[in-house]
Amino acid sequence: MARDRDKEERNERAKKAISAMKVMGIPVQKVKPVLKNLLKESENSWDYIEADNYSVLVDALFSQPEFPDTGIKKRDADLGESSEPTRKRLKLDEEDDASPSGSRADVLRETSLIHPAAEEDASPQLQLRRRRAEPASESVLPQQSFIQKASDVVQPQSCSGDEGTVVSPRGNVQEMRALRVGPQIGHKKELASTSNSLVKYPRDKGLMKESVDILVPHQGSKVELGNRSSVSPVRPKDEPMDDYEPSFEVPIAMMPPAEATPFRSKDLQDRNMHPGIAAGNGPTIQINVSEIRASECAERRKGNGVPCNNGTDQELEDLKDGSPKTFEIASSKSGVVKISLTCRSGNQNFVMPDLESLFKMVEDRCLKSYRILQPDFSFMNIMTEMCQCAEELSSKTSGEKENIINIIPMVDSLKTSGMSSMMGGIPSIAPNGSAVGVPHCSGPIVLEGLNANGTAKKKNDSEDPDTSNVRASELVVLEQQDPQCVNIRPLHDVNDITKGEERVRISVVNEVSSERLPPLFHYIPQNLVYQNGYINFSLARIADEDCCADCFGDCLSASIPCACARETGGEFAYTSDGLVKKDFLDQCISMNLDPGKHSHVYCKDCPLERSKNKATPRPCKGHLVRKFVKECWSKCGCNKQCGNRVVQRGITCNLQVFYTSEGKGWGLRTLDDLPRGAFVCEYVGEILTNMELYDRTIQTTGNARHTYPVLLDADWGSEGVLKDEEALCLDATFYGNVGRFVNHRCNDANLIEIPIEVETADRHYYHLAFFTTRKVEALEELTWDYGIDFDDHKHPIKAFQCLCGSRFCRDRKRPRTRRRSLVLK
Ligand SMILES: C[S@@+](CC[C@H](N)C(=O)[O-])C[C@H]1O[C@@H](n2cnc3c(N)ncnc32)[C@H](O)[C@@H]1O
Repeated sequence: MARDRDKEERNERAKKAISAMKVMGIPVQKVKPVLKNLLKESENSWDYIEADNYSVLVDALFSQPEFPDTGIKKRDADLGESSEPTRKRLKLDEEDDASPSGSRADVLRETSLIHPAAEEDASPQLQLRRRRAEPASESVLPQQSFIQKASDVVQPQSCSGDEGTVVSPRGNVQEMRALRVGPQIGHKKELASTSNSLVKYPRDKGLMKESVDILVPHQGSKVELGNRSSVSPVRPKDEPMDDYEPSFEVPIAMMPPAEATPFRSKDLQDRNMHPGIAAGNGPTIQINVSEIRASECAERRKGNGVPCNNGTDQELEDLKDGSPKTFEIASSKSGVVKISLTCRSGNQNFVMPDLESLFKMVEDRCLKSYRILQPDFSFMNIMTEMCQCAEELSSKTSGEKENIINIIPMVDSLKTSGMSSMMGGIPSIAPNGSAVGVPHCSGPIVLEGLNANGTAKKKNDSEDPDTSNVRASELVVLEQQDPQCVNIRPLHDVNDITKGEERVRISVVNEVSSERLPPLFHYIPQNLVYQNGYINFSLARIADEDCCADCFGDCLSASIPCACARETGGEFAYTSDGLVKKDFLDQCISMNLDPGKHSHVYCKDCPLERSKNKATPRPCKGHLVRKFVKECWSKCGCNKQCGNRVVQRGITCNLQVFYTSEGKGWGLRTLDDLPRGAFVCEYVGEILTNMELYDRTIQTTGNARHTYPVLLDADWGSEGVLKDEEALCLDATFYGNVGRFVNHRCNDANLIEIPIEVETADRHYYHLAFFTTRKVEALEELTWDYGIDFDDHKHPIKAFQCLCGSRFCRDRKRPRTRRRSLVLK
C-alpha cells in the first residue's frame, strides 16, 4: 500500500514537473530523460528538483546538446535577467492618434436613407469624439507610472503551449516585446523596457512566431500597461533582488484545446449560443482553436468570405498535437495573471509591430467588425475586464483548482460573449430582429476531456502517449458559474429605458409577447459624432445676427421678435404654450406630403450621387429646401425657460416603449393626450458621414429589423462640392434615444420631423425633432412617415413589409400614391 502511495506521489510530482516544463515550451519527451537522470543523480530527491521552480531541471535541460549555448539564459539567469523586465518599467511613448483605417467602398447607396428636413446645428456634446479617435493611452493607462509589487510578478517565461514554440531563447531569434503590468500593491515603480525585456523567440520552420506578454494584475482590477512601443526604451532602475520573489506557479491544471470546431457567428446566432458551447450535444464546451493566419484574415476583410476565426492550421509543422494554442493565461496565487498571445504568420518577413499600433488596430477592428460602440472602448478595457472577471471568479473558485488555463478564443466570441457587453454591450441582431448573444447561464459546464460527471474521458488512442498522463490530470472542471454569466448585465431598465438621461422616465412594457426587452442599444439623449463627421460648434461661428445677446427672460414675451426668429420669417415658430404654430406646421406637413410642390436645390457634385458612383456620378436629383426652426442658445441673453427653447429642454411628455400587436416590434406611445404641434422627442443617434454609413450598411445582413439612418441633407445643394465629413446622417441603431422606437406609418403619421437649429446656424447638422401633426390621445402609438419608397426594390436594405394599417399605406400592390392623398385626422 505504502509503495503504491509512494509511486502515486512520484508520478504526480513527475507530471507537475513535466507540466511546468511544458509551460516553458519544453516538450515532454525532452523532459522525461533529463528528469529521470536527475532523479537518479539526486537519489530521488524531489525537493531538490522542485526547488526554485525546478531550476535544477531547467538548468539540466538547457545543458542538453539540443539547447546549444546561444546566449540563452539559463533558469537562474532567467530569474535574474529575463525576469528583470518584470521588475523594471517601460516608459510609454505618446500614443499616436488613431488613423482611420480600412478601405472605403466607393459606392454608397442612398436608398437606405431617410431624407428628413434639413438644417444643421451642433451641440457641444457632438464634439465628443469617440474614445477610439483619441490617443488610447490618455484616459485609460497611467503609463508613466507603473505600480508593481515584485513578489507578484510572474516570471518572464512565456507560456506557450506549443511544443514547437519554445519560449526559452534559442538561436535565430525574433524579438518579443513584453508588456509588463504590475499589480496595484506594494511599491510604486516605473516599468522600463530594455533589451533585456525582449524575450527571444525562435524562427521556426518558416513560420515566425511572436508573442506579446501582458501581465495583467488583478489586484484592484486595474490594468497598467508598460511600454506599448518598442521605441525609446528607458533603462530601468534596478530593483533590489530581495524584493523579488518569483511567484510563478507550477501549473496544476491545463486545459488542452479541443479539436477545432469552427463555429461561424451566424451559426451561433442561429442557435442563440455563445461560441464554445456545442450545439445539441449536451453541455460540452468546445474550446475553439483559432489559429488565425494573417493572410486569411486579410482575405476575409477583402470580402472573399474566408472566415478568419476558424483557421485551424493543421499544416503548422511544429504543432505536434494538432492543438495549436494562440492565447494563454497563467496566474499565480498571489494574483498576477499573465497573458501570452502567440501569433503565426506565413510571412517570412514578419516583424512584430509596436504594441501601440497593434492595440489601435485591434480596437479599430473591434469597433468596426463587432460594432462596439462604447465611446471609451479600448483594448485595455478588455484587459481590465478580464482582471475583474478573474478576480470575481477567483473568489468563488477554490484556489487549488486551476493555475493555468489555455484559452483559445474565437474572434467572433467577442460578439456574443459577456465580453461584448463590457465592450459596449452590442447585441447581435438576428434576422428575426431579436437580440442574440446574450450570455446564457447554462448548467454544469464540462470541458472537453471530461464526462458530464467531471471524470476524465477515456483518451483517444491516437493521442500522443507522452502527454497522455499529463493531460488526464490537467483537465479541470469549471465550477457552475460560466465566466460569461459573470458579465451579464441587464440590458435595459424596464422602468426607465433612458437610465435617467431624460427629464421623464420612459418605461418599457410588453403585453403582447414574451420578448421582455428591446434589443440592446445605448441610450443617449443627444446626438454624438461617430468618428469623422465634421461638426463645429464654436461660439465664434454664431454670428450676432444668429443670436439675441440683448434679450432677457422669455423672448416670446418681447414686443418685437428677436434675431432668432429671423430664420422663421421674423416670427417665432412656437406658441407661448410651446407648440409649433399652425401655419408653420401645415407647411412642414405639406412639404412631406408633396415635396414636388416645394423648392429644391441642386448640388454641382451631389454627395449622394458621388457615393453611389464615384467615377461617374449622376446629376443631383435635388434637395428639398426645408423649413427649420432656430432656437435661442448659449449666446442668447434669454433664459432656459424662454419660449424659443423647446427642443433643447428635452422630452417633457410621458412616453412609453411598448410592444406593438401588429407585428411591428417595439413602438413608442404617449401616456398623455397631446395637442397638435407638441414636441415629443428628438430623433437622436450617432452622427455618421455618408461613407461611414455605407461601411455600416454593407455589414448589415439580411432583412434584420433596424433603425433607418436619417439623412441630414439640409444645405447640400447650396454648397457646391461637399466633403464626405460634411454630408451627415443619424443612425440610432446602436446609440439612440426613444426616437428609435417610433414606427413608420404611411402618409398619415401623427408625428412629423422638423429640423431644429440650436447651437449653430450651419445647416449641415441639425437636430431632428418630432412634433405631433394632430391631436394624439393617450396610449396612441406615435408614428412617423419614414418616407420609404416601398417600390424601390434595389434598396440595399430591403424594406420591411409595412404593417402601418393606414388606408394610405404605400406598401401595396397598386400604383404608387406616394404622399399624395394624405388626409390628416
Ligand atoms: C426605427 S425601428 C422602430 C422600432 C422597432 N419596431 C423596434 O422594435 O425596435 C424600425 C423598424 O421597425 C419595424 N417597423 C417600423 N414600422 C413598421 C411598419 N409600419 N410595419 C412593419 N414594421 C415596421 C421595421 O422592422 C423597421 O425596420
